Amino acid sequence: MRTHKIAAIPGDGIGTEVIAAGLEVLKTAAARDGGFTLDVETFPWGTDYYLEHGRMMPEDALETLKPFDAIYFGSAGDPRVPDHVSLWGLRLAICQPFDQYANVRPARLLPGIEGPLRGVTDLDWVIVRENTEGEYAGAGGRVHQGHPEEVGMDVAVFTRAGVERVQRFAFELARTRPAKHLTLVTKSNAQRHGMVMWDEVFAAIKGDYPDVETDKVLVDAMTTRMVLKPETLDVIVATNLHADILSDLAAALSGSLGIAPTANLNPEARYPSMFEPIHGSAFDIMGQGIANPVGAFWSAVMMLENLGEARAAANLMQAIERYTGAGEDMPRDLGGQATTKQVTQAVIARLEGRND
Ligand SMILES: NC(=O)c1ccc[n+]([C@@H]2O[C@H](COP(=O)([O-])OP(=O)(O)OC[C@H]3O[C@@H](n4cnc5c(N)ncnc54)[C@H](O)[C@@H]3O)[C@@H](O)[C@H]2O)c1
Ligand SMILES: O=C(O)C[C@@H](O)C(=O)O
Ligand SMILES: [K+]
Ligand SMILES: [Mn+2]
Repeated sequence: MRTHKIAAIPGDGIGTEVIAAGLEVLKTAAARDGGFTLDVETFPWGTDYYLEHGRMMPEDALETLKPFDAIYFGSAGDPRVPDHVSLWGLRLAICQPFDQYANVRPARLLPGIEGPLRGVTDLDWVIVRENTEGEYAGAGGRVHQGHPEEVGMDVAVFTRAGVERVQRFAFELARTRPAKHLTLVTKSNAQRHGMVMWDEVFAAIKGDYPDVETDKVLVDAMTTRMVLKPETLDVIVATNLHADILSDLAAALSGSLGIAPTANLNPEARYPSMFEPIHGSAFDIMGQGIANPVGAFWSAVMMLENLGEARAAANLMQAIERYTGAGEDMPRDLGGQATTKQVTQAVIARLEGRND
């Protein structure tokens, strides 16, 4: 029997609610499969931990996490602490040192879910977000704080090596999909240094992937293309910040932020990869038991794929799609009244082969 060691970090807000639901679903998925077990350890890191210890996670957290096969993450962010403190102290404090440079964000219209775009039934994208550089490199600072001459800087840092590896990852991913199409998104008209380097690297390597069709779009125009011509997009590669923004839009266009999954991958597997819904703590609904757990479930699918459990991953995705396609009550973000618990039970029932 194969065993996979999973570190669960539910974090803050609805992160705790959807990860609890996701762990229940994963337990059922493993039992149903019969070929593996998940050895899950849950770490109570996040804002409560911060308020007690002055840091979002312990000093030796990375050493603790390193031996795990995967990390299953909820969200970092709580109204009691500034957002930049929680994000940099937890999510980014794991993604960056574990070199999870490829952030894969699929967006697809699931069965039974109607997106907001009139007449659009065909929306199937994967956004590849560069996950270590750009405005997230951590370069910058503030001087003369509180004075009229104060300066605040977040410097976008791009390295040729960092750009090339994520673009090659996106090409390889595009290759595996039927449309074999990759769109490069930059802003190389206004940002004339790093973004121009992104364009140049893309032009230099695309010849290595003659089977992949490519095009490029400026990020502002990309927003309209996503809305007006969604069928012309397949795989999309963009910077850390641009892809962060575009992926929330993609999630909304595929129904709701509550269903969108992501994998923070260290493709070489030198460090554990991390799987999380793309949404955050959802201050407006936390503690009410109404968060949509589908993003956390779909992220669990991506985690099972990464662990080599393709059959269990496919079964879980099918269970999710059977639920969304069944015309049952949906969670509130999709226009229904179903609670997190009800959605979880509905997906578990499909996994167990009931309610087909
Ligand atoms: N990866 C992360 O850890 C991560 C991601 C995004 C935001 N955050 C943090 O979360 C906090 C809140 O951020 P925000 O408001 O910009 O974004 P958010 O994703 O938390 O919420 C945006 C909106 O989407 C809704 N929503 C999100 N997920 C949902 C779900 N599963 N079911 C139903 N509705 C859902 C929320 O109710 C809210 O109206 C901030 O502290 C932010 O830094 C963390
Ligand atoms: O940008 C971030 O890292 C936080 C959040 O918006 C996310 O998408 O993970
Ligand atoms: K998240
Ligand atoms: Mn985001």
